[in-house]
Amino acid sequence: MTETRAIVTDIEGTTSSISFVKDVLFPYARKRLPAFVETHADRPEVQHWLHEAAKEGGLIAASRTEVIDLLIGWIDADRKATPLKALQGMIWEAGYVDGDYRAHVYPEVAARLRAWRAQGIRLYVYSSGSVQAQRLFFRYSDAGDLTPLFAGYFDTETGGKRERASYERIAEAIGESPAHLLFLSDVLEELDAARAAGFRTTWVQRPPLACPADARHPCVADFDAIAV
Ligand SMILES: CSCCC(=O)C(=O)COP(=O)(O)O
Ligand SMILES: [Mg+2]
Repeated sequence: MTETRAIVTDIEGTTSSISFVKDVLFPYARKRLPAFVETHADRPEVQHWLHEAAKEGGLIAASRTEVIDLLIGWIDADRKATPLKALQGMIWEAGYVDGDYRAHVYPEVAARLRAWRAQGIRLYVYSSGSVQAQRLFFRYSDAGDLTPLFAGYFDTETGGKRERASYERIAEAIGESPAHLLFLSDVLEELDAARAAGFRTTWVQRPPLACPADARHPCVADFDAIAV
C-alpha cells in the first residue's frame, strides 16, 4: 500500500459531532452577531468581511442591518460562505475564552492523532470553518489543547470542499504527492473531490450512521478503524 505521509481531516461529523457545531457554536454566533458587528465595525478585518458578505450576497450600498440579516440567513441555511465563517470564528473566541463551551472531539480522536504523529505522519485540518475557528476549536477541545499535533490548517479561502482544485492546492501547499495524502470526511462529495485530485480517502460514518456494504470510499465508524 502507498505510504501515508500526511492526513487531512474534516471537523464537523469527522473528528467531532455535528450537534456541537449546529446546536452550540451556530446558535452562539447567531445570538451575538448583531452586537459583535455593531461593536467591532471599526476593525479592518470585520469591515473587510462585511464588505465581502455584501458582495457575495449581491447587496449594493447595503446598510449594516441588511448585512447582519443576510449573515443570519446564512447561519440558518448553514451556508459555508467564507465571510460568514470568518466572522463566526471571531465571535466564537469569546465563548471559548470565557469557558462557555469546549469543542467536542470523539473519544478516540486525540489518542489516534497522537499515534499517527508518533508514526511520523503529519496532520492537517480542512474545514469550512475559518482557520481561526479551527485553531480555537482544537486549542479548546474537550480533550485538551490538540493544536501542537497539527502542522497546518486549510479553509474555504483555499476553495470549496467539493471542488477538486481545492485538494490540488492543499497537496501543493503540503508539498506531497496526493497519493501520499489521506483525506477524512463524513461527506461523500468532499471525498469524491479529494479522490479526483489523487488523494486517498476514508469516509467517516459516526454511529448511529452506518457504512453501507457498497460504499464507494473505504468507510469506518471511528478513527481507530482507519487504515493508514
Ligand atoms: C471550525 S469549527 C466550525 C465548523 C464550521 O463552521 C462548519 O461549517 C463545519 O464545516 P466542516 O467543513 O468542518 O464540516
Ligand atoms: Mg464534515
